[in-house]
Amino acid sequence: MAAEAAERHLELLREEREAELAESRAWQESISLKELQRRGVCLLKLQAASQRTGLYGRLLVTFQPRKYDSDAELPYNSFGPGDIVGLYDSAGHNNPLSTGIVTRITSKAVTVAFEESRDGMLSLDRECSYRLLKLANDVTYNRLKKALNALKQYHSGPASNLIDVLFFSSDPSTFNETKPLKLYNDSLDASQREAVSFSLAQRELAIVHGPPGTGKTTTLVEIILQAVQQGLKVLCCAPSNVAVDNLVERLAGYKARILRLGHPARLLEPIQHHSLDAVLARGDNAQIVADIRKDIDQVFAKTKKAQDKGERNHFLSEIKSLRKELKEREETAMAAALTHASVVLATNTGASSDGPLKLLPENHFDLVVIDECAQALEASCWIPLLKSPRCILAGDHKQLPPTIISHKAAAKGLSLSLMERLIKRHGEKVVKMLTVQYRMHQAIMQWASLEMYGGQLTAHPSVAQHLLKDLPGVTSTEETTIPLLLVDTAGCGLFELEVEDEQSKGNPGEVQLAGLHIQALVEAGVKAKDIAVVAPYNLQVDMLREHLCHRYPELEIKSVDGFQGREKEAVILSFVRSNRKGEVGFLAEDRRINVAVTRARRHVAIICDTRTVSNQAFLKRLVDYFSQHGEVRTAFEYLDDLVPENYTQEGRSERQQGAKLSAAPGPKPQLPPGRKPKAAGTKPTCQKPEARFCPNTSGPERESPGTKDSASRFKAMLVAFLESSEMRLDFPPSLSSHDRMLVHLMAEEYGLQHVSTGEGRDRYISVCKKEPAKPSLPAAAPPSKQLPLPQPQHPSRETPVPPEPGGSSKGSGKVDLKSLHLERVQREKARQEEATRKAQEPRACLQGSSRKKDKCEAKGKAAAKSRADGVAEEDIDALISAAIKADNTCGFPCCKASVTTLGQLCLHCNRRYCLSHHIPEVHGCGEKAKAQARQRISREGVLYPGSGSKDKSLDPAKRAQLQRRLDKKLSELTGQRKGKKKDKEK
Ligand SMILES: Nc1ncnc2c1ncn2[C@@H]1O[C@H](COP(=O)(O)OP(=O)(O)OP(=O)(O)O)[C@@H](O)[C@H]1O
Ligand SMILES: [Zn+2]
Ligand SMILES: [Zn+2]
Repeated sequence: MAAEAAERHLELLREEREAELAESRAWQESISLKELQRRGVCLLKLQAASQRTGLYGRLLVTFQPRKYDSDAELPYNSFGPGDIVGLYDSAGHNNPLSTGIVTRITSKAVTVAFEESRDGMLSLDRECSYRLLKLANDVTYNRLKKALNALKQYHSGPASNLIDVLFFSSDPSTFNETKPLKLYNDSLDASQREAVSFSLAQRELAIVHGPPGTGKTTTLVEIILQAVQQGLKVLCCAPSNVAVDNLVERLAGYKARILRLGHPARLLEPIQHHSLDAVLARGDNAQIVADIRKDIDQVFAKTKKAQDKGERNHFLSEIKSLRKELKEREETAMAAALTHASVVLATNTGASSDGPLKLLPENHFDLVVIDECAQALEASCWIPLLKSPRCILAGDHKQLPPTIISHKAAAKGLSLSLMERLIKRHGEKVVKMLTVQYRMHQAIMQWASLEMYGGQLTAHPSVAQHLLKDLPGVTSTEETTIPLLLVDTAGCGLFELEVEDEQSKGNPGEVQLAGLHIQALVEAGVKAKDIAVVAPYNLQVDMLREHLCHRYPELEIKSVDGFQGREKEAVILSFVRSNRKGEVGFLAEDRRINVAVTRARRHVAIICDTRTVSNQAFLKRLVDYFSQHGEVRTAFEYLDDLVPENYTQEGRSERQQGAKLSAAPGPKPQLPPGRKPKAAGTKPTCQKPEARFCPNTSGPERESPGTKDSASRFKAMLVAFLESSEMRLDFPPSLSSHDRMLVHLMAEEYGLQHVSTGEGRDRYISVCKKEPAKPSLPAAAPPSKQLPLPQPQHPSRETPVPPEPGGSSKGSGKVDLKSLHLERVQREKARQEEATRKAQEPRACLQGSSRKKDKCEAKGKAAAKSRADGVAEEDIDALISAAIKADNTCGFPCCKASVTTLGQLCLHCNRRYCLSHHIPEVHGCGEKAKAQARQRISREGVLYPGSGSKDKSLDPAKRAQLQRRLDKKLSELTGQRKGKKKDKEK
């Protein structure tokens, strides 16, 4: 049984390995070194800053950027401890001088341990320029293979019974008597205590299932301490260095004797303190070992100065014998340290018998604990498992499984973790689930609990109601008082970029929306370091970084997969997919969505096209949950240059005729051709009116049951109201926020004004017929001091969205949307007023400034000035108009042309330009435009490993061909843009 399984697994591993190799070949052959560096897998222009002899007599070389100032930082990279790297000199192309293992990396230097190279000694010149390239790691593969082969041939040994249980040829059993436990951590909750005693009572196998934030590590630490207390020798592993370090850090607080093998990923003192290197350095043998290493370094220096080959050989053989002595002494010291330790910690592959553990007798360990087991390849678990009669596995198989490159191998079972396999077969009798979670607001947790964890989770009272506003320094605003927010782009034309590569998806509209929401949070006092933006696609992660990093250096922007295991106070999710076909790609993985949502502690905002994502049942239920329990906004509320897709002119006028409305919409704004260069479908006119977010006709597939009814009910009410002589219509406070949104949208379509009044449960929405057009902004400016003013901002910030010039008189349909903002302002004001003097309700139907104006910033000077001078109340109007005027002229230096009606927004620099300057090449964004276009068809790389799997590895020839096609396309695009410009100028 076990042998067959091992054989099958070996086969899948081989497939995976081939896929991995093919991929890295394709990379290296068709991508320039610069590009490799950009993707974080290559470091160029390094110098060997120092070298010395390390453990096992390996040569440790520290590389730094080859720059004149010593403070230079390494470029962004994905190098980490344990990575295998090739060292190349700047001339050499194909064969590395040597290969080594990264042992340490900081922002300024990377240290690599080299084994002896073929000719005996690697000699590095301080003056030379080197590069390091990450190599496909066959150490790991070989260890996995070795473990599976050992499993296949296993006859008698410590793990015999365990193997039987793990392959179902015998049932798990328990120990007969168990003593009551005295806990080290007496704040454990009931489910955690149960998991502890259960795990200690199981003879072969126990599984601790820890949903997000339920204290899985806390529980494991208690289990390990209890096992040590019982005198057991524990081998504790996890698939990643970070997870191992996490356990080391938590265990270090207790008295247990712990020893960390391998290369810690984190440089924290307690973790370094328990590393094998550090333990050996403190040992009796340490002085002698240090002396021998010093000797080696000295002889090594002499080798370099050697006059002739004979002398050199002499030194080399001296080094050889010194190394032999070093190795013997080190191994004695290591064996002593290992034997002394109660808990040995390593990554799964670091527990391999080709490392220090070979120094221990076969039956040394009594218990193997594997954390994050659901994220490990089963093969990697077998490396430690074969060393013990008993195991405790912990993890959450409802989060993402290990990343597999080969789709075929994954489908055939390589991505099925040991933990999941065992739960599927043995069922509840081997599992205890932790059920109290200490991370999320109740409303965030509830969705995950119902969808993924059988409704069994409860939120600990310390977190159940916590909101952003409860953080120190955060004020109560609309955004900081809600745990769930859905920003819906349905019908807003914010499509995903259309790329040839299925795996790379981006959505510039969602990038902008994310930026605006972050701005609102930051302005309310939420720290950027407490916010994460998470997207399922690497291209979107790139675009978000490009747009947001410089403004909020502490903001974390990651792929979903890269953020697993982490948490943030506020999480903004950009789902990216928005297309006519309703394709959701790998959003369709429930576990990915579960991970994404459950990273958030106090606030989660989802930005998505509900119409596209609702094509998938799981996502539809997520959207429904947010609609029912959270606040829903439409992207219209945020962006002023949107052209609602369903508002075709015919559609609109038909409806308006019926409604006897005189408000003739102005010329329909065209979607600027430069706006979304390759967005799927930039032709709003050919859209049928009913195809999109049109409340009265919305397709049944995106609405929750009943919504369609409410939509027609609201429509009927509005039509009746329009035909009546009433000026105002109030809707009941019982409407859900989704219903309210429907009313907003409908009111807008009929050219009605709408506003929400009241607080909380008593909030209701009213619509009013419009009075004749009002003069523009200044006249409609804040009637009271409490209305938020345009925020003077730091001039270096980029303009997110230029403001609208007029008030609601502009009649292009979109202006009405501002009342949504107005309403919000209004509610905020109401809240403030109520707080100070429990007083009268605000009047409805105001006109005035818009949400966008708060967010917007002028070209700089006006705004900066207002800050410098301090704002005199009377000057506010003037300032606002000045700011708006500044923003209404072309962003090209010295160009005074107005961009109010004909301007176009450049997505690269976020400025608005007149028609002669809007082309990226003309105003200086040419490179960015090209880069973006290139990005669109560039494959996702190792840049953020694990974020999604790749479909097929391109062979180099195909890849090169693609590259040529891309270049051609790029120059065509450039040509086109230049051509258009010429036409215009004629
Ligand atoms: N019994 C408890 N009482 C109070 N707080 C607890 C308890 N158990 C865990 N916590 C808190 O919950 C948080 C998460 O704990 P821990 O790191 O053990 O969780 P985890 O489940 O391993 O996390 P992850 O979801 O990342 O795997 C920590 O801040 C911890 O202090
Ligand atoms: Zn630009
Ligand atoms: Zn211009």
